[in-house]
Amino acid sequence: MQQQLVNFFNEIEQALIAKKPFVVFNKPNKNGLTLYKQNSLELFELENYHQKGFVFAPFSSSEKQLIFPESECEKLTTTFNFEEINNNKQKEVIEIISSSKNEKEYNNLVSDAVNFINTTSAEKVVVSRKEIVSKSNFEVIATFKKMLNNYKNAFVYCWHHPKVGLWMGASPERFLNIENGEFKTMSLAGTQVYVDTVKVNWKEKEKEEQRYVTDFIIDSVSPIFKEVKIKGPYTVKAGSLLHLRTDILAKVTSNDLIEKLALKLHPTPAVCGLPKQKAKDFIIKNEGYNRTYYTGFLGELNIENSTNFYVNLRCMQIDNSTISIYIGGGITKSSIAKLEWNETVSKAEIMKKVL
Ligand SMILES: C=C(O[C@@H]1C=C(C(=O)O)C=C[C@H]1O)C(=O)O
Repeated sequence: MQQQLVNFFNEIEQALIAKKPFVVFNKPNKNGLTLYKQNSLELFELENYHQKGFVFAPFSSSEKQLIFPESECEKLTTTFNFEEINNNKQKEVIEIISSSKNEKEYNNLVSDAVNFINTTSAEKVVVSRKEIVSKSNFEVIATFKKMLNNYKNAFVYCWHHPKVGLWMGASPERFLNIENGEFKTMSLAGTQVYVDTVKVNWKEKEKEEQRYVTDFIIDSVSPIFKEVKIKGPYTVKAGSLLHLRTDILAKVTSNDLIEKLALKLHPTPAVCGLPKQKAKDFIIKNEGYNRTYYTGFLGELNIENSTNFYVNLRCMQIDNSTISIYIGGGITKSSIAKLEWNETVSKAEIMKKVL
């Protein structure tokens, strides 16, 4: 490993030992790591979207929107080759300790969601669960390296604040990108297991649940932009899964759009549902656990004139040897409970592969 990279990982190690706030990440299809190490232990709340730094925002307002302000951080970057960080860490057998809902309870949650859709004007609701697994001697850096290697086209991150906890993830989903006068987001929904090819057929249920997301995004951003362009839907691979994706783009003429866009879009029907508030109320009332930062968003705000947020998906929260894995899926009137459960099992597998 090059000396620069050794030093970079030492910096992360030091931050972990000293229990300091930090975030380290690699953007999709890149091989450049960025580390923000906050100088103090203070927990900074995001005050407005003119600030500069790394944002960590929750699903709902039960938690605070946080920022590591650029001015309070030491920032380091490095490039790397994937071979250099391939530490051949062996997959270990992981024991599931509990799930916020077991299979039967999750199937009931899906049935309740289908009933909710059938008896109200709701079109979609995304339900989820939290699975807790145990692993003695959890190694943060080795796991992070494995995540980088396994999920090259994801936003791979490790975020820590002693007052909040340690989160890691490999998100396949862009939330909001403003860069070089262009706005970009995506509608990502519909899931199937990858078997050898990305040339697959999608059932009407998946096409419909993804279309809801695309339509919601277009409706939300159309009043803001002169022209909105779309590309897709097309199939993308995320680890061992496939999703349907549509890219949504527009030219940006004002500098003052980030807050407006974030408020309008978050949480999108990819992770919440439609209509937004009804689905959110259903989730908070029925899921039976608090999502906190899962299905929130995270990323750089106003750094080098660009903002790059991702949805906090395929993520886990680590508390010593206890690892909480967060997984969910979109429910429509055509959902079949057993298949929805299987989808969460496949999504959990992706995270367990790096443990
Ligand atoms: C909610 C999650 O994923 C979201 C739901 C998807 C689906 O329902 O098919 C697909 C991608 C994500 O937008 C998750 O992975 O936990």
